[in-house]
Amino acid sequence: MNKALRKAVIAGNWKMNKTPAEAKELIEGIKPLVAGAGCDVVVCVPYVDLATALEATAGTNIGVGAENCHWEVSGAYTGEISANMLTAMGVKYVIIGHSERRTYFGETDVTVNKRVRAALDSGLTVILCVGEYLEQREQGITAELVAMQTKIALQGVSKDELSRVIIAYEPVWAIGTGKTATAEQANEVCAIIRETVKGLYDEAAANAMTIQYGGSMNAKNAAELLAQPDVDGGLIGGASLKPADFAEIVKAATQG
Ligand SMILES: O=C(CO)COP(=O)(O)O
Repeated sequence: MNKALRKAVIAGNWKMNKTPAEAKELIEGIKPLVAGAGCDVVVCVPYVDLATALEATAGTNIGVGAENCHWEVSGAYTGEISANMLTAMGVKYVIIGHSERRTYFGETDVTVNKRVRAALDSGLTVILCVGEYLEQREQGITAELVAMQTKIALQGVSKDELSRVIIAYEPVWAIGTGKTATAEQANEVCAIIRETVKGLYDEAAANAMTIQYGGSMNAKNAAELLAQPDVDGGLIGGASLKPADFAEIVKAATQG
């Protein structure tokens, strides 16, 4: 499948970091370093930083995303934010199904699917996260697991809507641990996800799908990971909080 046909996307996932004032400072640091990047650049930030991030990135090549959204448009869901609220602000992207949501906040494949549907209905581009725990890798069920996560998350998603879906393969054991998947491991699972998309839709859909790797990607290892034929970008945690490191990864994606 032809990697050159796909859009490389480097997205930062800030997780629960940065106050609005700190967010402004970080974006001001990133902006000049990624201007003119040859790939799409996105920062996914805490809800309270969205307004600041939108203002600070206006007129630049940096897209802004949230880190989650609810599946209903409105209602009695204390503490939740709807996809429509995000689009009303001008937000373009949303991460759905991050392993930290699944692990600490009870997200299931079914609620992930509901959130994906709501996000697409409101016009957002979804960064859908899938990935296995270490025990699952050791059991040899990584392929089945990511295929299942992908299939359930994409239930009811049309082929046309896939142009607004990015899939991020994030092995849970590599997140925040400094333990990166090898380039071969990352590519192998990204290819399995692509095959799954092919099975659900068709070859053209699979070929067009941007599939990122995430999990301790940094300025040093990004080039090798991003050069893999089925790795089309990265979802970056820790390194996205450091402008020079994030910019280095963006540069590697441009070349990969
Ligand atoms: O979870 C991640 C991105 O969503 C990866 O986090 P780290 O890059 O900090 O390992």
